[in-house]
Amino acid sequence: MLRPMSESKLLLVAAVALIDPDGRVLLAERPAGKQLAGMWEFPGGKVDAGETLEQALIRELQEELGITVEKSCLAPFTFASHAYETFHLLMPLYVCRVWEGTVQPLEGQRLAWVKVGDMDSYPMPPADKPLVAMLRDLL
Ligand SMILES: Nc1nc2c([nH]c(=O)n2[C@@H]2O[C@H](COP(=O)(O)OP(=O)(O)OP(=O)(O)O)[C@@H](O)[C@H]2O)c(=O)[nH]1
Repeated sequence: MLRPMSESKLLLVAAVALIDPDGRVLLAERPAGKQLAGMWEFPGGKVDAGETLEQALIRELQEELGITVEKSCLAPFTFASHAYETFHLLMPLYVCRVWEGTVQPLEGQRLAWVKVGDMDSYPMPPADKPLVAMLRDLL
């Protein structure tokens, strides 16, 4: 059912498709206990007040994966706009092929480097479905 926007808040989340030299994309599993637990998603997170999208993403990538990313290496790619039950998600997706450091699961999350053609084997949040289709065209 369509709800007026005033009844559900708009949540801004910045996310990134990290792409390795073999063209695989990094997915991270949402830990047990969180909303959408067990789903595989693009690294990223909520944009805090006063942050730009890129600042939020650079912070999240450091916190979650221990890698350092320069703003110039974050290329805007597409976005998701999806109505969840209690909020409306607006999620810009960047692509990034260059970073410093080694990707590590610093928050205990499972990580997987996935060929875009194999992403169907990884359950992803409903908001991500159109993004996967667009990545398929890119890679
Ligand atoms: N990072 C990320 N979040 C996604 C994706 N797809 C998607 O629907 N989301 C949603 O966007 C929100 C991401 O926020 P988050 O990861 O910072 O939030 P969280 O639930 O871990 O909460 P917390 O950080 O307050 O503990 C969640 O509601 C998550 O379900 C995705 O591909 N990547």
